[in-house]
Amino acid sequence: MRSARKLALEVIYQVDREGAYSNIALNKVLEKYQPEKKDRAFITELVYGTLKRLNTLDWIAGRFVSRPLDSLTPWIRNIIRMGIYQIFFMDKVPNSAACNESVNLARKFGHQGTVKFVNGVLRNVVRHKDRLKWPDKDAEPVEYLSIHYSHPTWMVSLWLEEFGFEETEKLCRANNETPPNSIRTNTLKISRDELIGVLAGEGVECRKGEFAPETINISGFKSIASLKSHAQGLYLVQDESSTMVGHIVAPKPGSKVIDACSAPGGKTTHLAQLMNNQGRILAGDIHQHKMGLIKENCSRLGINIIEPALVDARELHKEYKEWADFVLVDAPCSGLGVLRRRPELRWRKTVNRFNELTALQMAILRSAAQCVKAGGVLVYSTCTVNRRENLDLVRSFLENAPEFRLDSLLPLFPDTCDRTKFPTAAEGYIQFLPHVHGTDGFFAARMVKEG
Ligand SMILES: C[S@@+](CC[C@H](N)C(=O)[O-])C[C@H]1O[C@@H](n2cnc3c(N)ncnc32)[C@H](O)[C@@H]1O
Repeated sequence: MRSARKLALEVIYQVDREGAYSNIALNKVLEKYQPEKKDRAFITELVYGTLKRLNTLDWIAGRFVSRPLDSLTPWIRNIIRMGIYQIFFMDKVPNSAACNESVNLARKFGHQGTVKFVNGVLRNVVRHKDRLKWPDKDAEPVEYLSIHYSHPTWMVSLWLEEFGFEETEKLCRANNETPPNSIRTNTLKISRDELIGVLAGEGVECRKGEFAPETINISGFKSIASLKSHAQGLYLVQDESSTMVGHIVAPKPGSKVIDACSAPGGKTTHLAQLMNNQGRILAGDIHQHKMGLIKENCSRLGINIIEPALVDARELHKEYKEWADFVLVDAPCSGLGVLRRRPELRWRKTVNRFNELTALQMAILRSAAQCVKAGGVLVYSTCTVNRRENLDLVRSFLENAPEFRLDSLLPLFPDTCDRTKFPTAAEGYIQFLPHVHGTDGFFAARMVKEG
């Protein structure tokens, strides 16, 4: 069996150098080597923590390494990052173990010179750990938030403008927390209470969600895919904020629905549940390889009213003009609401793509809007926290579409939902925020077309 740190290093290397997704790379390694439960938890924390905290770790390393970190081999650079992560963020790891084990790795992935180098750097870090001069909160708020909470400076600046300092600090802090594993009960097959009983029988711990009446937050299992209840189609993995979108669309049995950007089918299968599997749902997406994902989810969940369609949503109006009672545009977006779930994501985003992205979102929304019947409903949603892609985009759309108006969400909220947590719901839109709702960051607006 390879050491836990070596496995963690291999995953981090793949993400850093080969552009792998951390969750996929990590799962492969865990499946292959089957480490014990304690080691699994250690490897997971070390991988996700190191990838999330990249700029902070590099900033700390930069105080102790005179040459650019880029001049080190990727192996040595990541050994140093992992070592610093253990020293600063893993309380249970003694500093001596963090240093010694990193030196052992350097021996495997470097030579005598790099062994001495890693040893020197990490022992220096330990010696000066409590005397580091961090960026000052008042003098350099952007750098302070960026280094303290490990976010790119452009993201911090974007949120400072939208939310101010205190709120941005809370948001950045929440983005570093471990998110719950949320599932949506497949109410076509089972009730939430019954599902909790089934899951308990499989040794899974369950806590009911706070907002959506189908959500359960689960823990204490090895992998969801290995549970019999999953194969039986009793639920689908979905964050609670995303599940609320279905309730905001609120289609009826027998409705005609278009889900313009539907793969892999999270929301579209929820819409089918809310329609009691009666009516028609056209589930579009532009990517051929994602059609299979929608079909798989439908078949596992026992849904047969969804018609997957390979289509560019910017062209929808050409074929489906005024066809649908309900249209959902769950738009491609910057994904800044799901940073908790994808540790490396924050470093892969760039501010440069925003113009291109908002142009695409607007083109999809305009085309999809033309497919709504008189008196019908149009919902726009994203999994991001960025006003330009959310409220600004909806307002700008409405300026040129006077036949649509925002519609209060309050009558659609399940009784269990604490309405005080959604101060803008009466105005027709909501923004979920990780630090306020404990969910992913998610935006949704509901518009109705005059009848
Ligand atoms: C946020 S994801 C949708 C998630 C999905 N609604 C769910 O709940 O599972 C956005 C989707 O838009 C698709 N997409 C991107 N550009 C598109 C376009 N021009 N037309 C249709 N779909 C597009 C992407 O392939 C992606 O699957």
